[in-house]
Amino acid sequence: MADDALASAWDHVITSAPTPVKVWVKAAQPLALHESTLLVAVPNDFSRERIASRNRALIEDALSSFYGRPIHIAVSVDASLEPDENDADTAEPELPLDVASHGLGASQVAPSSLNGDRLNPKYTFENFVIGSSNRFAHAAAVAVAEAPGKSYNPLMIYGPSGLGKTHLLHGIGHYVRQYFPQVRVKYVSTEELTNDFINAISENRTVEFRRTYRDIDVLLIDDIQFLESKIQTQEEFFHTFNTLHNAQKQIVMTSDRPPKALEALEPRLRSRFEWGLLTDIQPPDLETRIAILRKKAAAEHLMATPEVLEFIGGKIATNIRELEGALIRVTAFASLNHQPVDLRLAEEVLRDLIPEGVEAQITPPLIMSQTANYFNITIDDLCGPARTHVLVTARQIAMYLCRELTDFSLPAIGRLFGGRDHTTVMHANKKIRQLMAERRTIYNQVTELTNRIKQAASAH
Ligand SMILES: Nc1ncnc2c1ncn2[C@@H]1O[C@H](COP(=O)(O)OP(=O)(O)OP(=O)(O)O)[C@@H](O)[C@H]1O
Repeated sequence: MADDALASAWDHVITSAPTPVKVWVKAAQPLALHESTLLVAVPNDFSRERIASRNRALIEDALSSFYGRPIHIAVSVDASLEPDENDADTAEPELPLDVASHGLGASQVAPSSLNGDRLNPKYTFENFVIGSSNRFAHAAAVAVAEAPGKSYNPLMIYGPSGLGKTHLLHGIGHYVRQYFPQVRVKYVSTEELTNDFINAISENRTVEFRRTYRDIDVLLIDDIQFLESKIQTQEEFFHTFNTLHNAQKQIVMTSDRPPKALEALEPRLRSRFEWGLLTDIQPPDLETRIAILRKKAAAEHLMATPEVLEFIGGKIATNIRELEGALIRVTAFASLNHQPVDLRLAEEVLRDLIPEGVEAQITPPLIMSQTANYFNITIDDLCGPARTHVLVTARQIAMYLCRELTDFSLPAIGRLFGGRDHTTVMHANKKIRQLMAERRTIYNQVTELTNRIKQAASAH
């Protein structure tokens, strides 16, 4: 526990810090003053960067003025300081400047968990590996999360599939949710936005639809390119965009292309997308790929030697989702065979990685027909409601392969499988990844089926 003098010194730092910095200082804990060095503990690496690098001068100035002599800080990470997510609703509200200045009182706003459950807990800024290919996009996302509506509005992050756009979008959501609990955040995929709108029209609920999308402080929209062919939703979104933007509410979008290349989008919408900041994400270089694999292996407690990570990183260059998939495949195989994850094993497992040309030929219908064939069932069985053991396994494997081998989003895959919810696809994906490491039959089925799909795709 900090003694009284330390607590007062730290209170002084909190009081003198500008609002976006306050949240970091509050989350840190002064431990002891040793000569001219104050030891400070922070909950995670990300906070350390905020305290030890970005805001060091500001904090040291405040401490020096409190003690009347130069004071430096030494910062260490103590994970036990990590705030408990369940405390978010009861925590004292912390408003970023812009929201405070717009007079959104606590009584007027709902907690920021609006769609909070939709955020993938793994997609945080802490889990995001920064490299030259994504540094700018990451910095822009953090800037927006620290001062929603203030810095870049709208922010659009674009780039090819599997490079971390969704991860950054969720990262913004988590950050705002954690540090500004009363700011209302809504995360939605463009497909859900379109479905919501269509349902609202057919059920005469457009007023409610508008309220849902306009009474918020931060709107996070994934895969905005899917708006291209939806004329009516574009029109509605145009008004939502204007309402939010005029009220200085933050809008963040991801897209697989820059606005200029969204040719079927209404020109007035396209030009609005260019008002704020556009930032692209490129495929990561080898060092970043290896760093991502290392982080992933540590997070999932997967044992793999550095040579194995280098080997996988060298094999897959253009898609991080595939990079992670390869690591899981290799470690699952090793676990099933009670073998160490070494280079020889990695080479064997990844021997027949799918060549990129063939990959483009793999579609969900192809995966579904091959899966049905493999399990001796029909596509109707695969999409239907029956829940026998074989059908559930086949369905989950097919969903997993659609996610692994194609760029289709979770909601799109769910729809193809008889209009199932995206959370069902998410669950299937997780389940099969887990079962592959536990059950040889599942591992073999997935591997054989992948080979069949690959052969069928190359024959096309
Ligand atoms: N820099 C990174 N650090 C750690 N993990 C990353 C990074 N970039 C991407 N990933 C991981 O790669 C996977 C794919 O990322 P994500 O879903 O965000 O891609 P995307 O660009 O949104 O793709 P899509 O357009 O297909 O939706 C996720 O598991 C994500 O956590």
